Amino acid sequence: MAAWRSLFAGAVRGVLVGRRLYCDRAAEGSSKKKPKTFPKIYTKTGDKGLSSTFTGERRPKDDLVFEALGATDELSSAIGLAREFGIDANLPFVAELEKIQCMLQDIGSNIATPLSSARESHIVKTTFDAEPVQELEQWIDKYTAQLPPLNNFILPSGGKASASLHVARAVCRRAERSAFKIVKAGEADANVGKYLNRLSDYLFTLARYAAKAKGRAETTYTRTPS
Ligand SMILES: Nc1ncnc2c1ncn2[C@@H]1O[C@H](COP(=O)(O)OP(=O)(O)OP(=O)(O)O)[C@@H](O)[C@H]1O
Repeated sequence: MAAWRSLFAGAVRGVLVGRRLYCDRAAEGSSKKKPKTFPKIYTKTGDKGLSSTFTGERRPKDDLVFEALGATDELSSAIGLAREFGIDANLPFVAELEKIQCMLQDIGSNIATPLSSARESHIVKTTFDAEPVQELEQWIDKYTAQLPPLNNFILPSGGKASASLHVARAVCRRAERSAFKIVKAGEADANVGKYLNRLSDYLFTLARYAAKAKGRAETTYTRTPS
């Protein structure tokens, strides 16, 4: 189970926690008091540098699958920080960022399920389809319509919410590079690559929107005279 704690996690952990609560309540009600146990986060199964895919393969931790999983995890963390700045600044896109973090969880599931070793039962649970890509495009268009045209390179700036969205955008591009290797090998859905490609455009647009919404200037590139 530890293998999936960070990816399929939501569901798996929910089930386990639910069962644990049930067991604890049952124990409370019974006359015999059982010592309380709790599931440990560490199994030590990864200590030798191997870990598991969702299909049950054991692969080295420097495998492209884990590289891409790690990159999407970093991306979700960066977006989480931007979302917190968005909450502090009372910006209207917080729910979108939360939905995107859930999508990244689904992307992780798809990446962790190499198609070459996936059974039909794995595929139905982890397919990543095209609808989320279209939703991102709608969001991009909505914010773009509220922004002045871009005439210069923008340097990451524009207040904490904006600058943190630029960090997330750059991390997103790394995640895209990692995921693309797996998509190219036919091991993950092409929509995963498309989503990450569109997501960096969304984060760029949102960074600009956040700066404008808070009345913060975006620093633009100026060539240093030689
Ligand atoms: N360093 C890593 N970077 C990205 N993904 C990883 C990494 N290590 C493991 N994973 C993936 O995340 C899942 C959960 O990680 P976890 O830490 O439970 O794995 P583990 O290292 O194999 O086990 P343990 O930490 O209990 O020794 C793994 O099954 C694997 O798919």
